[in-house]
Amino acid sequence: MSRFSAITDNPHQRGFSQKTGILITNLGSPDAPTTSAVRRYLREFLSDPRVVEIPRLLWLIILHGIILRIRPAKSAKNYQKIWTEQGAPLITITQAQQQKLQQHLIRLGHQDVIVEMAMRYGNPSIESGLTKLREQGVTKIVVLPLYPQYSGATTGSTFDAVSRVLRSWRWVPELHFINGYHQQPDYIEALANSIAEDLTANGTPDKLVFSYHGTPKQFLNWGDPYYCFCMQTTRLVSERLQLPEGLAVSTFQSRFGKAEWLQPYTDVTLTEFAKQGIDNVAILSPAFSADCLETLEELEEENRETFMHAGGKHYRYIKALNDREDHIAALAKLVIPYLSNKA
Ligand SMILES: C=CC1=C(C)c2cc3[nH]c(cc4nc(cc5[nH]c(cc1n2)c(C)c5CCC(=O)O)C(CCC(=O)O)=C4C)c(C)c3C=C
Ligand SMILES: [Fe+2]
Ligand SMILES: [Fe+2]
Repeated sequence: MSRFSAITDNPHQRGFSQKTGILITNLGSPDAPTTSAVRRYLREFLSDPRVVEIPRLLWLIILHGIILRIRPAKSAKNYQKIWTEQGAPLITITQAQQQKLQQHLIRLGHQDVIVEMAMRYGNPSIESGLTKLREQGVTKIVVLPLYPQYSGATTGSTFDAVSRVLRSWRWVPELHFINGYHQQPDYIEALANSIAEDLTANGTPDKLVFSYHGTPKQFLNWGDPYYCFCMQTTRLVSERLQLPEGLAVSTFQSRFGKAEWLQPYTDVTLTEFAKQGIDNVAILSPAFSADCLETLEELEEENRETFMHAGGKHYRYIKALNDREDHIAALAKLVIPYLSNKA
């Protein structure tokens, strides 16, 4: 038995295959909104050294001794609030993105392209996604993590997972890894469209808050470009929409643990706004390509409550780009350069 895996039927015929596989990925959700499933998911997620970079032994003691005993029950309650009949929103929306991207590429004449989806933590795993592509005979794979703004914690970690799988394959495919698209014109356009639709329907708020998922501040000091890429996305969308000076602000949400995270914090900013009489805000989260726990529970519910409680009057959440046509078209533009066959 060899340590390297392969599909053994017709390997020579596969050598002439023109099929390209596209693997879109996102972070992942637990299999169920229960304490035990959330504990399993958080164990995998929070054991990733790309996500938590404190000395290993110390972290494992904290993780297993404290966090995995307390957080799963609390998180499971939050997941129950957003769970649908089809399952976790992040997974079902990514499935819709997969299907729509597949159809979009076929409409553009790319008949030999197969789109699959996978999650970095939980299911369907990166390994299952890559294996599905291999079983369908692809010899070239484009990996597109759906994180517009690169961070080592997300995109970097996805690269680790992909390479861990591929290093066990006998026949490593031609591989393209798209490491971000925070400034891609079509992504900026899709964000601008979704904001413009909201402003037309609901009027201009006092503040338009671009709330990005945070990271520990140390990651920035250590060279992670995520913070700068978030700022760039906000600037490009503001320029595209010609927003009045001072309307757009960038903030960071989803703090975890005691260390300092990227600032300004979303919840603190919303409280300050309300106290200053800035009582009409619209909020969006451009780092999430699909609605998930962090938007549906934290932004739509928790932060709304924070703002209203502090005296705010009007709070509205602008949905993630999800499976909007202009979003799917932007994703297609990202992969198309890699679809042409070798001469
Ligand atoms: C502990 C450190 C964390 C870092 C660093 C981090 C970075 C980061 N995460 C996303 C995207 C998502 N995170 C989501 C959930 C989530 N994130 C953390 C922690 C860190 N994230 C936790 C513990 C959780 C789980 C939920 C909870 O217990 O509160 C999600 C949603 C998942 C879902 O099922 O809906 C996404 C998406 C980005 C983009 C990012 C840094 C750039
Ligand atoms: Fe996160
Ligand atoms: Fe959160």
